[in-house]
Formats: sequence, C-alpha cells, structure tokens
Amino acid sequence: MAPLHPDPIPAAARHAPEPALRLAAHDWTRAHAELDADGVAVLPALLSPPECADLAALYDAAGPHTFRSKVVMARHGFGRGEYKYFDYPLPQVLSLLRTAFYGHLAATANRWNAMLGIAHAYPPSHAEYLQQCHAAGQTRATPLMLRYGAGDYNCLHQDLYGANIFPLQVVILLSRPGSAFEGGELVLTEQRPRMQSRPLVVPLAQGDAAVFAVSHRPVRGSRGFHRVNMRHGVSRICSGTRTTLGLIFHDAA
Ligand SMILES: O=C(O)CCC(=O)C(=O)O
Ligand SMILES: [Fe+2]
Repeated sequence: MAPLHPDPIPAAARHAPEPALRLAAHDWTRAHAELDADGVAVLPALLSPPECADLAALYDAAGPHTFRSKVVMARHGFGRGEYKYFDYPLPQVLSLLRTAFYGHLAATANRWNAMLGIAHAYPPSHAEYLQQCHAAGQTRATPLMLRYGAGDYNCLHQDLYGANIFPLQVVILLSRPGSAFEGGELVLTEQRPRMQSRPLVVPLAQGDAAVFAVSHRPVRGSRGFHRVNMRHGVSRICSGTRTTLGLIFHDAA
C-alpha cells in the first residue's frame, strides 16, 4: 500500500497529475538536441503561475514531515540563502513529475555515457534506478526547495550525494522575475580540459524548467568526445524573493 503523506498539502495536491502529463507535450526532440549541444535545455511554462504559487507556499506552510532538513547556506560556505530537502513520501505532484522527467532523460544519460565510452546504462524507469541507489546506501530524498532574498546567491557547485550519479537535474523557477525579484540568474559553468571556464546564463520565466548536466557532459572535439566538468549556481538576488524547486534523480547517502 502506498504510504499516506503525513502532512496535509491541499493546495499543491490540487494539481497533482497535470504537470507530469504536460511534460509529454514538450518538444523533447529539441530538448535532447539542446542538451547535447549546450548541456542545458529549457522547457517553457511547465508549471502555471497558480501551480508555482501553491508549490512555493509549501516552503513556509508545509507541516513538519514534508521536509527532512533545512540548510542555511552561509553556515556551510555555500552562498547566502536557504533550502529544504523534501522527505519521502514526496508530495505527489513532485513524485509524478520526477518519475516522468526521468523517463525522458534516461535516453540522454545513456547517450552521453556511450559518447564518453562509459559502459554503465541507466534503467528505463526511475523506480529501478532508485533501487540501485538504495542498494548502494543512497536512500534519502534529494528534491529540494530553495529560497533566496535580497543579497543572496548560490555558489557554483555540483549536486553529488554518493557514488550513484544521474547526470541530469532539473530546476523550476517558481517566482516571477522582474516582479517578485530582480537579479538572481541561474548560471552554469563549463570547465574544458586545459582551458578557462565558460559561463552560461540561463534566462528563466516563472514556471520554466531548466534541465542541465549535474557534473559533466560529453563535448565533441577533434578526436571524438571528451568530458567537460559542469557547475551551476545563482547570481546575486538584487531585490525581492526568489523560490526554486530542484529535482535531482539520485538519492543521497
Ligand atoms: O536556485 C537555483 O536556480 C539553483 C538551485 C540548485 O542549485 C539546485 O536545484 O540544485
Ligand atoms: Fe544545485
């Protein structure tokens, strides 16, 4: 029997299946091509403004069982701002969305491994992949919600939580840029062998999802594909409040 969520989440639960169903309608041919070319793809308007508002409201209004921990970034040298990791069982809207995303992204993850000559193949279903994480001692939920105020930022980093790494992750912008906040751009950097790092700013509108490489991706060079290291972060929020939702596909040790 599926466990019941211990905290009531009426507003976010209203939209449970729609975002995951909507994902199927996105132009995945284009998204896969963008991921191969740049290591990032934007899926516009994955969530509606009311869906964004209801999810963002969980940050302050959810009961004590929705999140498993809160991180104050300045205490760890991660930047300035805070985030909370969701606990299992995830709110259904997130669980459905993460499973649906995985179904589309496993093909890219396997294509990237093939390009890099890595024999490992990711299973087609997220449930199977999570079993592999659990068998390796990675059992804690990694989806998270981040909250930044004026002056906050997120230092460049990689979300690695153990030996099992699914190479793509998703960030969904829940706040409306230009009205809820100013500044605060999602930034990716790409560190190529023997070269200086290349920055890439990913402009997002409210409800857009950015899919990007967690830690590395294949880039075609003169002698086949090589691996480049990727990091992501957020530039300083100039004013207002910026809330995002992060979906990471591996669990944490
Ligand atoms: O707030 C953002 O745009 C980035 C969030 C992030 O680092 C993550 O979800 O892993
Ligand atoms: Fe991150």
